[in-house]
Parts: sequence; C-alpha cells; structure tokens
Amino acid sequence: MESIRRVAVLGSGSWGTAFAKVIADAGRDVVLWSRRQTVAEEITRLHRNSDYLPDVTLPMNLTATSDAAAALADADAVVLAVPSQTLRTNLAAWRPLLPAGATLVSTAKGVELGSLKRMSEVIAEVAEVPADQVAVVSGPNLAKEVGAEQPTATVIACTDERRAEALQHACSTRYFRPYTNVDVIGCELGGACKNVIGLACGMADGLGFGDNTTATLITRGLAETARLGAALGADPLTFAGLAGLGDLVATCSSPLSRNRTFGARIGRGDSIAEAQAAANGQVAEGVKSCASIRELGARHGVEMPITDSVYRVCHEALSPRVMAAELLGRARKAEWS
Ligand SMILES: NC(=O)C1=CN([C@@H]2O[C@H](COP(=O)(O)OP(=O)(O)OC[C@H]3O[C@@H](n4cnc5c(N)ncnc54)[C@H](O)[C@@H]3O)[C@@H](O)[C@H]2O)C=CC1
Ligand SMILES: O=C(CO)COP(=O)(O)O
Repeated sequence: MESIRRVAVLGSGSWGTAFAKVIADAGRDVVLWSRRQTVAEEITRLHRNSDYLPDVTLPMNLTATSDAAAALADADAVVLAVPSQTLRTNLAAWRPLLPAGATLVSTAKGVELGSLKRMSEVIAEVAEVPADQVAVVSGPNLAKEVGAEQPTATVIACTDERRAEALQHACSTRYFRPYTNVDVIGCELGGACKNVIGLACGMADGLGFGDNTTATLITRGLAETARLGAALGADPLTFAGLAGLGDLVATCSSPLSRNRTFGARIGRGDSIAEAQAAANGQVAEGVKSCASIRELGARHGVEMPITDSVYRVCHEALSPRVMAAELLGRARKAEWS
C-alpha cells in the first residue's frame, strides 16, 4: 500500500468534521463531502461547521463540497462518516465514484438492522472489495474534544496491516495517537455495543443513580460485549483496549456523548420522541443498534441482559425504573459464567 496523500471524508457531521480536521492537521489533502451545500460553503469559506462543531476553527487546508465526485477524485483513502443505518444507501450511490484500490474506512459505530452485518461487512459487500481493503477507526473519540485538540488515542483496525499503518500515519497528530490492530471484528463490536451501554448509563443517571451504578454497567456491559465478541471470533484482548474499554468509559461517563445524553432524558421521564427531538438531528446510534445487537446475540446464543433491557426501554416502552429492578433481580450467578 502506497502512502496516503489525499483523503475524501464523506459526511460532515460531528465526527466526519472532527476526523477530517485530524487528517488535515496531519498534513494530508482532505476534502469533506456535505449533504447540504450551505454546510460545504461554510466549511470552505469560513472554516467553520456551526451546526456540528460550532466552537472549532477548521484548518485552512480543509475544504468541503456537496459534489461527491469532486470529493472522491484521486482519493487514496475514503472515510465513511455517516450514520450506520444510512451507510448502505449512501455507499451504493457513491460506489461508481470510488477510486480503485483506495482504502475504505468505516467510522460508523453500529450493526445494520435486518442483515445484522458490521459496517465493514456492509462496505465490502456494497463496494465489492475484499475485506482487507476496509479499515475501521474506533476509540474514545468524542468529536467535540477531538475538535478542541484534547489528547486522545484510537485504533485503526484492518486485516491488511500495511493499509492500517498507512492510515495510522495519515492521521497521527500531536493530539491524536492511532494504534493499529488486526482485529476488525472486536473493534467494531466494541464501538457498536458501547453506544447501547452508554444509553443504559444515561438512563441510570437520569434516574438519579451515581457512580457505583455507572461502574457496574460499564463492567457488566463490557462482559456481555466480550461474550458476543468471543462468539463472533474477536480477540478478547481488544475489549481491554481503546476500542473496547476505552470508548466504553468515554461514552458512559461523558455528558458530551449523544447516547448517554439520550439515555439520561429517558431516565428523567422523556419519551423516545422527546429525546429524539432534543438530539437536534444528531445520531444516537444505540437506539437502533440495540435491536440488531440483541438479535445478533440471540442468533449466537449469547446472553446480553443490559442490551436486552435497553431494547425493551427504547422499543417496547419498558420503564427505566422497572428495567433497573429487573436487572438487579436476575437469577444469582458467578461473576464469570
Ligand atoms: N460524534 C462523535 O463523537 C463520534 C461519532 N462516531 C460515529 O460516526 C458516525 C457518524 O456520526 P456523527 O458524525 O457523529 O453523526 P452526526 O449526526 O453528527 O452527523 C451525521 C452526518 O451524516 C450525514 N448523513 C448522510 N446521509 C444521511 C442520512 N441518510 N441520514 C442522516 N444523516 C446523513 C448528515 O448530513 C451528517 O453530516 C456514527 O456511527 C457515530 O457513532 C465515531 C466517533 C466519534
Ligand atoms: O463514539 C463516540 C465517542 O468515541 C461518540 O459517542 P456518541 O455517539 O454517544 O456521542
């Protein structure tokens, strides 16, 4: 794999914009694609994205366009930064424009409803490329903190280690430190499942519970994520890493997390519709992915009690207070069983 000089980032929401800034700060040519021309114009002319990252001044070498063909021309890497459940449709439209051989990079943290596929699987299928041409970026990377250049690290997962290293090089800055990993399955499951556990932590906060409850949900949430990972062939160590525990802690602890914030509203008594309205168009991936992850667990015979409870709150009108009582009232068992 040649080095990466030019990158297209498709999706100029919170993470697409913040990650494009990282790549531009790493000295690469980056073009962001925005659905709305007004957003593209603001990024290019004023170096701002006031809808998603209002406090951040974007680098001068970062431009945006609403023309996907222009964004994708000559790109060595294509970063997909749209919500999980829209990835298949978006990518199908971009497919004829994808430069041959480019590394396709998933940043979406979800599992597709219906197919139960991980995002890298959706990408390989729709783009008709081998799995080792697809990389995943996942870690404790709250967009607002990354936009403010606060130090953090991430994982670049790809079964082709040279592609992972090229991408690692292309997004290393003084505030953003990427590690490589060949465990794509584990990194993707870590990223998708933490959103669901983040919703549960938000619900606990909304109910007025404190840090013991959060720590319990983080730890038992990691246990059920790792069980699912083991069933799907992930490396267990991945869940102790940045794409596992790291992202889980960030999401479950931070008021900046959209999933945690969404859960907190539900815990305080908002309806799903009210929490969705308050999210202001920004995605809380766990609300949909709790259904696909729960189904994936069931398909593989994996017990996922927190995920199951979050699903019932989000989709079957279970009250968060009853959810808490039910989780505590489960049959007694050994910690590792
Ligand atoms: N925001 C964050 O801190 C991080 C988010 N992620 C992941 O990145 C992915 C994208 O998230 P964000 O950029 O945060 O989301 P966002 O809600 O802030 O932005 C989504 C972007 O996708 C575009 N889009 C294209 N087609 C769309 C459609 N059909 N429906 C809705 N939006 C569409 C929107 O216009 C918008 O620019 C998610 O899977 C998220 O979990 C990953 C790391 C950090
Ligand atoms: O993935 C994230 C941080 O790594 C962002 O989390 P939210 O989508 O909950 O804001």
